[in-house]
Amino acid sequence: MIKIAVTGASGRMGQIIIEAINQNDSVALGVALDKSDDLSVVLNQFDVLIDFTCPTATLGYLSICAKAGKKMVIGTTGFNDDELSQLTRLVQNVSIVFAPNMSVGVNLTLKLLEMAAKVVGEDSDIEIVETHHRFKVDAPSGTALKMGEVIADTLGRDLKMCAIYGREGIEQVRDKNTIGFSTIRGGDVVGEHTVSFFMQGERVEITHKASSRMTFALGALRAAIWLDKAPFDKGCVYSMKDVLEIT
Ligand SMILES: NC(=O)C1=CN([C@@H]2O[C@H](COP(=O)(O)OP(=O)(O)OC[C@H]3O[C@@H](n4cnc5c(N)ncnc54)[C@H](OP(=O)(O)O)[C@@H]3O)[C@@H](O)[C@H]2O)C=CC1
Ligand SMILES: O=C(O)C1=N[C@H](C(=O)O)C[C@H](O)C1
Repeated sequence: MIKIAVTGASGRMGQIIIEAINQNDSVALGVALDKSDDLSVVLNQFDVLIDFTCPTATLGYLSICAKAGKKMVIGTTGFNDDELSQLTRLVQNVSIVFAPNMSVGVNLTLKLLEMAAKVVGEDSDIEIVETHHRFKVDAPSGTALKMGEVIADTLGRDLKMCAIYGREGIEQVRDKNTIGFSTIRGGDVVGEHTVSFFMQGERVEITHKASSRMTFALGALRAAIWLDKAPFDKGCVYSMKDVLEIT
């Protein structure tokens, strides 16, 4: 039986991950932690930690897990460049699964985007629109950024150089090599992403809509079970592509 620790236990994702653990016979809840709890005193109570919190909290937990050699599944989004470098530095003694979206559907969508970008990317104006609930604090979503990164990588572009985050006022005519991002926040939307490839006379739209957070929770649990069995490669940052064996 794999024992799982859950941080951010009272958060939207934390609560549903605990529900998913309680419904799965091959895992058990080792410990559930909130902001005020000290991870370093419960290290003997779990095998893999699942973390959906915020970047500063994630880095704190990773620092403790790295010293103890405890594997982590990280779903937190909203890391800035400096925080991402810190994450990479910390992962020296552990393996982690790190993915902005743990749903099977989104990770399939990433593969479809790679295919679409290969076929029509150079001839398209590419726009990514994401919609989430009113409580989401980071923008664009980690998933939208990952989608942009997959498309940019496929087209040999650097997302940092070609991303446009919103438009206002009088601007230049759209540059074909850019990838546009638009963010909508409202109500209780779990998470929706549409990537449009606008061409002359037609457009291709690829959409993913999550209707329940359970899809992310089940993905996180699948990642934890996979990671527990994965060979202990120090410093390995796995993605859901590895977990789902998407090639
Ligand atoms: N990869 C994926 O598939 C998905 C990723 N996410 C990401 O997961 C993260 C959490 O989302 P969600 O559950 O909706 O957010 P919530 O705000 O509902 O939950 C966040 C949790 O983290 C805790 N927390 C906040 N700050 C700290 C801190 N400094 N130390 C310890 N704990 C802290 C909060 O505690 P408190 O309430 O006490 O502040 C809360 O329990 C976000 O980054 C989101 O984008 C979300 C869904 C899917
Ligand atoms: O905060 C959320 O809710 C979600 N966050 C992730 C992201 O930033 O992409 C994944 C999902 O869309 C829900």
